[in-house]
Amino acid sequence: MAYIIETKNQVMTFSINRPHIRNAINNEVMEGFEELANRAREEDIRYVVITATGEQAFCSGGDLSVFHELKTEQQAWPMLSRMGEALYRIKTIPVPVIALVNGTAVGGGCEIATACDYRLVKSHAKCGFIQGTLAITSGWGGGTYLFETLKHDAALKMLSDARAYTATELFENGWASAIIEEDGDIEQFLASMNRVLPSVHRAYKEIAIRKWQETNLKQRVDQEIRECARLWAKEAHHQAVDRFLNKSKK
Ligand SMILES: CC[C@H](C(=O)O)C(=O)SCCNC(=O)CCNC(=O)[C@H](O)C(C)(C)COP(=O)(O)OP(=O)(O)OC[C@H]1O[C@@H](n2cnc3c(N)ncnc32)[C@H](O)[C@@H]1OP(=O)(O)O
Repeated sequence: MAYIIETKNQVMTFSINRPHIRNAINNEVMEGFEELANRAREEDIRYVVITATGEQAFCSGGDLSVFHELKTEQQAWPMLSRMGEALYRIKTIPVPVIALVNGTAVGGGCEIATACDYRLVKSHAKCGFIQGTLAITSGWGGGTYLFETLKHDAALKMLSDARAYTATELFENGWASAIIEEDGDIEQFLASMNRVLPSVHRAYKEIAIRKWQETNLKQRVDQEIRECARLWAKEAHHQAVDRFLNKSKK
């Protein structure tokens, strides 16, 4: 399976399970995120955790070996909007959603982590919105979510740098909620929260969800995705993807 969903002690954990390809997202993983968004609303849980198998990568974004076949704006839009919809439904799950960034998170992988409420980042992990190096923007809503998360200048800089940031840089610019040196650090982050009833956590998350609804967050995400689809069709993007895929063949 390209993903694993497990629930233990009222914590529903989703793991991307494609370590051989740095946990890149294909259609099967997208199905998994859609399943997660549904089950998290149906089951009595305290938190959702999104992570990945292995120590090297959290997620390397869209699976370029699959999605490079999408050439036109009309071909790219269905994939981008499908994952964009899944990510918005994950962002608005009515309990805290925690990204346990176990390794490299780039491109769409950084977007997935940014959609979460918290980002617990392993100290060796590097994360960045590298979409710019492929001559596109973020395309699953992550750019819109970043402007909701960081100070304006820090968000614009992280998107415009189009490079992977170190864990220290991610904590300094506010993207990382905490740096995880060892597993105990995760429990320490959750210790105070665990003393609070799930009903209180849900009530606080609903405040954020209402704000996002009142400020048309979903419509702003859709506009981001449309711009990504437009840039996707340009020759500069196709050439950049071909360079990556040909590099992998050497
Ligand atoms: C809207 C989102 C948007 C979209 O959907 O397109 C994006 O996500 S754009 C960004 C797409 N992602 C990337 O451009 C990242 C590509 N990958 C890398 O830069 C590196 O693999 C990295 C930094 C994640 C890890 O580097 P490392 O040296 O540790 O590993 P390798 O590069 O040797 O990769 C191992 C193996 O996996 C294949 N691979 C890695 N990432 C992807 C990917 N995103 N799509 C397809 N395949 C990927 C890589 O080709 C290697 O394959 P192998 O056959 O073993 O050579």
